[in-house]
Amino acid sequence: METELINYEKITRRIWQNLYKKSLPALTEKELDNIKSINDEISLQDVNDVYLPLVQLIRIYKKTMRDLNFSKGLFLQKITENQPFIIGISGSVAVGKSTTARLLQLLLSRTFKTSTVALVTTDGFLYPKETLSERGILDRKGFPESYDMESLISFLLAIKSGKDVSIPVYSHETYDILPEKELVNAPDILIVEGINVFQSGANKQLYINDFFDFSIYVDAKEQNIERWYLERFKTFLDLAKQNPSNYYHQFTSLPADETLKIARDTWKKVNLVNLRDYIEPTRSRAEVILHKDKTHKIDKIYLKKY
Ligand SMILES: Nc1ncnc2c1ncn2[C@@H]1O[C@H](COP(=O)(O)OP(=O)(O)O)[C@@H](O)[C@H]1O
Ligand SMILES: CC(C)(COP(=O)(O)O)[C@@H](O)C(=O)NCCC(=O)O
Repeated sequence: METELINYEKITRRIWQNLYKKSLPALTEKELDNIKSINDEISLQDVNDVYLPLVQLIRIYKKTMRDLNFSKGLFLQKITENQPFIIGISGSVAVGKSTTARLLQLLLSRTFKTSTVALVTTDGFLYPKETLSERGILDRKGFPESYDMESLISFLLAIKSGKDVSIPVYSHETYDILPEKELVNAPDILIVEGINVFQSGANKQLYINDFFDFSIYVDAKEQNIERWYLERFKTFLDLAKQNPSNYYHQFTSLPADETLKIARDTWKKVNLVNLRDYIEPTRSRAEVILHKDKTHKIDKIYLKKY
């Protein structure tokens, strides 16, 4: 990894945590409880040492973006509307993107008290199961061809121009797009999380990246991500036991070694191939790479130099 990241400043956790001048007040008990409710295993030390400096960095990017837009407006001699600040978060399936995104949403809402912070996952832009099936690509879920990238790009265009937009929602429970949509109310800050957020639309004219004012790639060793994927699969099975309409219910009557084999096969044939061929190659489009050790603790941070 090191040689490929020549345009990044590598920062150890110890150095990173000291870059932050503690200008945000410490988190309250209630806020700590909120963070725990996102994921009860999340390390509060990570929040203090890694995420609070990260929020500070995002504050710098946000101010720079606003100043640049203002100066562009002066140059063009026209009033420019305040554009929403968009953050993209990418990484493998099961690396912890949604956990990172929810934590960041909470910390940003606390930092920018008068701003609205919305979170969207690109799973909603997967084609419905029926379409994937008709196209014979059900086993390619998560690969570039399984997403309606043009809709995702139209959504980002609408958000950048300050509109309210309704978007489709994906459910891990039904393993499909839900019938009801979700309204995204013209936010001040939008976090977009998904394995494909550094990829392009089919016509390659626009990269999703073009909409981002800040971007993060969550990184870890393949064998650790596989373990997190298998553990999450087990959690999905536990949740599906009492619910026959849950996609994972079909596996709950099988012996444990068989379900483990199914999960391992899916990881190896689908998600690992996707990671190697389509997700990891986009890593160097991120401003910041957060690298996790085997316990989810962030041990290294890479910040783009140029
Ligand atoms: N910081 C963390 N601490 C502990 N467990 C975590 C952390 N981040 C993610 N996990 C666990 O790892 C698994 C994958 O995380 P998730 O956020 O669902 O990944 P993704 O959105 O990338 O698919 C989940 O079981 C989640 O509970
Ligand atoms: C819906 C997904 C493509 C998105 O992944 P996420 O990062 O949200 O976990 C993925 O969870 C998925 O369903 N992959 C296909 C193979 C599988 O069942 O894991």
